[in-house]
Parts: sequence; structure tokens; C-alpha cells
Amino acid sequence: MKFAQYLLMINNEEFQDEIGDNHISTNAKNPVREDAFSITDEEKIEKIKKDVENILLTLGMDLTDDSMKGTPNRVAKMFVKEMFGGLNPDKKPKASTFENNYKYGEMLVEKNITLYSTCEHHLLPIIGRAHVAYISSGRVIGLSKMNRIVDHYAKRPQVQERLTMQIVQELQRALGTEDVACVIDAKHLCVNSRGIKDIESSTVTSEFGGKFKDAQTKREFLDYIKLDTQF
Ligand SMILES: Nc1nc2c(ncn2[C@@H]2O[C@H](COP(=O)(O)OP(=O)(O)OP(=O)(O)O)[C@@H](O)[C@H]2O)c(=O)[nH]1
Ligand SMILES: [Zn+2]
Repeated sequence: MKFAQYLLMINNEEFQDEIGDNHISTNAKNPVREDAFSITDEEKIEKIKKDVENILLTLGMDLTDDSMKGTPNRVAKMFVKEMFGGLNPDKKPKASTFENNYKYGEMLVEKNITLYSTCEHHLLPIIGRAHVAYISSGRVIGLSKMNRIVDHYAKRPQVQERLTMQIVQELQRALGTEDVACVIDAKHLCVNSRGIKDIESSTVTSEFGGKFKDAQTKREFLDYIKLDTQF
């Protein structure tokens, strides 16, 4: 499918889905059930609170203890409003774009974007940096919107590969161009702090759209971001 046809298709209301990911390719969608929004956030918090309470009681914790009595509610609120808030389409940032009046024609790189996500296999943190770039085809986007888009898709149960693709596809939609790239370098606490317990290793993923598939353009982007970030 041509990119223009794809843009027409994703703007068609019929293609709206539960978490507002109508423009995300099938293979990059989070596995979300159709009834994801059959209950409100407040109802979700109430249900999760009871589930967390149950887990802690099963582990043998005394939930009348001053320090722990608020924990089930705290965890439930944190899940729904913070860690997994990106499942709520109302929280999706407005990716406002404007005319490229100054005719800037080179790539723009937003690098070292702080990334906090959650591994969907273990529900443990993924901590790292995202680097995104695009070449304008007429529209430009507010810098902070790129950080916000990264944060929105990070706030879901994720695998890093999918997250990388979602960021690129959302920026392609917002900017109306295929010429978008993203590299993520992140530590998965499920690898660093448990299991194999390799504290040093990190995971690098990338997605290169349009002109970024070209070796020279890709090289320029990778040179700008030089993967020497410490986190
Ligand atoms: N591809 C991919 N794998 C991930 C990501 N996050 C975590 N994983 C891996 O998912 C895998 C889950 O494997 P399992 O064998 O079911 O889980 P496990 O028994 O806890 O595995 P260990 O971590 O090896 O102890 C692990 O190898 C994780 O490192 C991710 O973002 N992408
Ligand atoms: Zn994990």
C-alpha cells in the first residue's frame, strides 16, 4: 500500500480501535482485548486494589500494618494512572505540527529521551533512552511532542521491539512522512536484577523508515546519537 493511501485509511473513523492505535500496524499493536474500555479507570483501580491485596495476603503480609495498609490502593492507582496510563487513548499527546516555514531541510534528532517502560513478561521496569529523528516533508513537530509520544507508548506493558515501532509509526502519522527513525537503548530489570542477573547488558532496538533506510542517512543519525549513554 502507498503511504498516502495508508494515511487516508488511518484517518478513517472505521479503523479506530480500543486504545486509539488505528494507525499502528497489526504486528506492532499491543495485545489488548476488545472490552478494554468496558469499565472506567476508577473501576479498574477498585478491582486491581483487591487483586493486589490478595497477592500480598497470600504472601503472608499483614495489611493492617501502618506502612502497608495503603499499598493495594497505591499500586492499583500507579498501574492505571501511571505505569500503564498509555493504554488510555484520552492520554495520547496531541502531536501538534506546523508548517516548515523556515524550510529546514536536514534531519532533526531528539536524542537521549528518558524512557521508563514496563516489560510485559515480568512486569519489571525497562529503563533507558530513546533517540528519534525525522526529515520534514513540509510539517514540523514541537520538540517536546516527541518526548511525549515516547512516554505515551512506554506507559504500557511492552516489549522493546514493539515500542520502537509504535513510536516511529505515530510520528509518521503526525508528520505525514515515512522519513522517521527511532533507536532505543534500555536496561531490562528482568535481565539485570533477576534471572540471569546481568547488570551490565542493555538492549538496542531500531526502526528506520523511508530515507533512514538509506545507508548514509542512517549513518548520520547514528553518528548524532553515539550510543555511549549511561543510565
Ligand atoms: N524480545 C524481547 N524479550 C524480552 C523483552 N523483555 C523481556 N524479554 C524476555 O522475555 C523472556 C521471557 O522468557 P521466559 O523463559 O518465559 O521467562 P523466564 O523463565 O523468567 O526467563 P529468564 O529471564 O531467562 O529467567 C526472557 O528471556 C526475557 O529476557 C523484550 O522487550 N523483548
Ligand atoms: Zn521481563
